[in-house]
Amino acid sequence: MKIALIAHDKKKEDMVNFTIAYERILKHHTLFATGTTGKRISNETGLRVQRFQSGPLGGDQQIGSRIADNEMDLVLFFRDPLTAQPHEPDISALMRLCDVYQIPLVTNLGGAEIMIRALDAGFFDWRNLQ
Ligand SMILES: O=C(CO)COP(=O)(O)O
Repeated sequence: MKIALIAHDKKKEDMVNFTIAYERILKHHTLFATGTTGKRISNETGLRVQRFQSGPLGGDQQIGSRIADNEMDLVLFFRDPLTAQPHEPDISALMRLCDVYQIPLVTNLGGAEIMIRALDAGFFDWRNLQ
């Protein structure tokens, strides 16, 4: 599966810890990330991550483009709901495209915990029918 990993600044530590905890599962998938999130994951885990631009510089939009091309199967987005983001329109657009194309999206660690277990259990097989 092609998985996008995105975390706002105050959630990056959570993302790094999540990817360390589930490296065993994630290493079997193709990972993508926005710039700074991807750099942290690459530096702090053994995972290979394809990095897009940083979020404020268009990274969310690049991931949205992959979704529109049916080139992304899951988005794990650790959002910070307490800090205003300069690129909020890009974030909304990304989430909208997930809804347009029925791409599973979670926006917090709790959702990601469920999603990663579902991935490991084979619940994403339906994506191969797309
Ligand atoms: O801003 C982001 C998502 O909206 C994340 O971007 P970075 O991973 O580059 O910090």
